[in-house]
Amino acid sequence: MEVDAVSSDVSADHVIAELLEMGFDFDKISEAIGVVGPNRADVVEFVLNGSGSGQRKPSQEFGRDLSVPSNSGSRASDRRTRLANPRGRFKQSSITDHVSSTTCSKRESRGEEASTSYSCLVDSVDPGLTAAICSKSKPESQPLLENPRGGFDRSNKISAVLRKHFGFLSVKGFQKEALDAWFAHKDCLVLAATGSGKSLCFQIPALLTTKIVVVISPLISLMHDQCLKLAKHGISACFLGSGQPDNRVEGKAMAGMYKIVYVCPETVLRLMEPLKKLAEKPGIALFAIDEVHCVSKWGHDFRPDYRRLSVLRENFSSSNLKFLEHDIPLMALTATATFPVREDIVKSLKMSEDTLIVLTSFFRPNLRFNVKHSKTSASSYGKDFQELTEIYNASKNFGGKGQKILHAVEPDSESSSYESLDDSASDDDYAIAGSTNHGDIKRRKVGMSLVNENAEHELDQYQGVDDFDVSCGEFLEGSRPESFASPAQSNETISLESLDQGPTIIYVPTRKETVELANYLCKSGLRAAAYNAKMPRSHLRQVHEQFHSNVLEVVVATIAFGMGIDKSNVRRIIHYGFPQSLEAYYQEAGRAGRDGKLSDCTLYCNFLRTPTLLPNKRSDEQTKAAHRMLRDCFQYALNTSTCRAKILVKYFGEEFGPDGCQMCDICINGPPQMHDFKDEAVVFMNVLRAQTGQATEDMDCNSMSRSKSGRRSFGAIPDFRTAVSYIREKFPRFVTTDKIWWQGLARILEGMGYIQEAAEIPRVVLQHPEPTRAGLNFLSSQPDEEGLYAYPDAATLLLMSNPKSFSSSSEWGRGWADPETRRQRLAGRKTGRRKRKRGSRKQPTGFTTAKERLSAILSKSKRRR
Ligand SMILES: Nc1ncnc2c1ncn2[C@@H]1O[C@H](COP(=O)(O)OP(=O)(O)OP(=O)(O)O)[C@@H](O)[C@H]1O
Ligand SMILES: [Mg+2]
Repeated sequence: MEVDAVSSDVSADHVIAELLEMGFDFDKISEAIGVVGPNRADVVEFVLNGSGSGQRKPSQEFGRDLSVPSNSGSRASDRRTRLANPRGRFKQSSITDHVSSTTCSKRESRGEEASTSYSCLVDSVDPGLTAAICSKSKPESQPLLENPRGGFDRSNKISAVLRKHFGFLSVKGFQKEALDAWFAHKDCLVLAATGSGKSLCFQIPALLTTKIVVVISPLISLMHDQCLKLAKHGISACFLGSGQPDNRVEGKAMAGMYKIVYVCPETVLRLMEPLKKLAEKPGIALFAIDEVHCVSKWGHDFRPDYRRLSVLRENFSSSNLKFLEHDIPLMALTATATFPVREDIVKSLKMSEDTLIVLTSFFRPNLRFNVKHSKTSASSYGKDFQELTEIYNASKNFGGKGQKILHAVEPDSESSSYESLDDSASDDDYAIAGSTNHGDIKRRKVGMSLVNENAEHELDQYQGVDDFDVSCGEFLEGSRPESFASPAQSNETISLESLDQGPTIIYVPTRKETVELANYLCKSGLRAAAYNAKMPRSHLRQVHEQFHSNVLEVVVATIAFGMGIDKSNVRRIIHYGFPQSLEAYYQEAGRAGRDGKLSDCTLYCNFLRTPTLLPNKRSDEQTKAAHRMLRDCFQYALNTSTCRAKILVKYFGEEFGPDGCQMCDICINGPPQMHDFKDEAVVFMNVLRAQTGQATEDMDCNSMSRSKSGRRSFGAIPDFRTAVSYIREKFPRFVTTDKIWWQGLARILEGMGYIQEAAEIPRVVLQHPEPTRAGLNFLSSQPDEEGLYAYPDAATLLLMSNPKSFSSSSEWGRGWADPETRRQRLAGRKTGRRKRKRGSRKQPTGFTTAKERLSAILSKSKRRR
């Protein structure tokens, strides 16, 4: 018996593989095998003639011929063709009209008219009828997973749909785990590297059942890209943004017309009741919450509406909806969630207690991380982007085709006004400045002014879900909206496909910089475009389009162009200026090398300038988190001794092992020579100790400066600036040292656990460092002969190699002068009016008394040495 069962499975496998190859639908093949057995001819007969239970023709059901007879079918497709905009633009708020009719013809040629007719005809029938068609014309078969008649095991089913729709041979380990959780009706949190293939975890279930998968996604651009890909893979999908709803698409989605429905969180909340109906018939297989780190306030991209998605668990449980056998599983996915964020996700979404956490390595072995010092201002563009412009321009010189585009854009051409343009998408309102030929002059002008008018010298922030000028759209199997036609087919555009280098994304912190740098690159002959959230939606959509179709060489963007972008051949990600967090950095770096090929992720930043840009609107809590995140970025950049990839994955809680990636600048160049910091450390920590009022070495420095209530008593907070100033005044050998040097030392001592930040809200650099118990022990027990060796950080190294240039008053900061000037000023304060005026001011906190204590400590310490 067992042998029979096995051989029957094998032959069934064989038949299913053969028929899939022939283009038959997996659901139908398996149903047919369940009824007539694994005989190829019988199965084909069953599928084609529809003699089984699931093959009722819609026309027979409704007394109306809906089975794509030649006339009505062509009318439907004609109608769609007419609706399609000949220029390939989306209509405002809906892209339904741009769906091509290829589905019908493709399916017809396979002899599948009857079974697929509803998808060809839905445009031509009223919503009520489409709902009826949807629920009655589709085979009444149970989801395959619940119907073991076919005799296939799970992995065979998965392999079959994977091969058929995506062309992949097998699922990855973590994808299988996520699918297993779904099979078991369990909630699941998938944490896997960028580009690892998380989308497949929720796309495959849609192909294994007759139920619908609902995906919650944070941006229209993201939903749009995914729908487009699914359509190409023969899977119908639609997206529903938060803008003006298109009742037609929404109605069809809620009637179960698309296998996968992408929705933004706001819309999910609005559609609760229709979703409940959908859950009843044809059923919801899964709620997938993509980019789920957006749920968490501690994440780098908090979206308040994501937090309200707990309604999914509350509403779609079997206790709430009696027709459900199991709770509809939640599958939450992200590539960038730290431990606290993960906890927050599970809690805020009210995921079940037995939620399966699918965790894979965050490591991206083909990404080569580098950090370079730069002023990151317009004056450094020439130096920093020379190599990039050479790479692209060289290939144009060789490629012939591209030579045409080596036009610099004259600054004068930035004259026309965007105001004068129609806000709807048009070919003219988009410019890749520096583009192809004389006919493009108008486009260049418009584009330059367009970007300038949208330039703001502030951080880009979340502007809402709708980053495109369309708010919903449908994509039927095999459809290809005209506006996304390959540029190679167009006379106006040039494809980069012949180039072996893929495109580059440059991330800059502010909107203004997107424009400035894009303009600079255009003038250097590159096809570049700016992208930030304040630009017109039509422009943003077209940048996406041109980027995906290899027309653009470089996109200069803020964080608005990040999450989920899946273009396989991005070869370089450049961050020009500090990102706001390492999560954001890793998320954006993850756009590179999704084809598995070596790609560069380079961070250019000013080692000597503390990153300060923070989001405008924020609570105290968010300020604290923002400073902490910036601090992590700063330390990542200044690191000189630990593999970059190791730091990054460790940030997400992953241990990397002893070896580094062997590719990053640190692994390649090795760490710098260690330096003995003992002399400076002793002086610095003694000053700090004196500032805290610590007179004797055996007292607990951490608690002494707090009152009984636990708050710090006034005047006892140590202060970094005061300490450095004091050292420079009292120790001639340190008179020319820069505060940046002392900041470097403070970081080293903090890393060793000898000092800690005393302020309630820590800033990016230490403001109020106080010695810890370990630090005090170090001060009291250090033997003379032992040094305090450590790797200097990148800022310290820079100062060591160029000791004088950074002691200027400008580098020293507002209100501070270089050491000599300051000395003279202080001396001047002892006499005259100025002295009297200043004398009436309060002395710096804790300084006067600390000064006396300090003298005593220092002279004691000198005597001991
Ligand atoms: N089993 C597989 N075999 C081969 N390639 C796969 C497999 N699964 C997914 N891929 C490919 O991996 C690429 C990245 O997939 P996807 O966009 O789902 O990544 P992601 O994990 O969601 O990344 P991100 O976190 O950046 O959104 C896709 O182009 C997809 O085709
Ligand atoms: Mg993704």
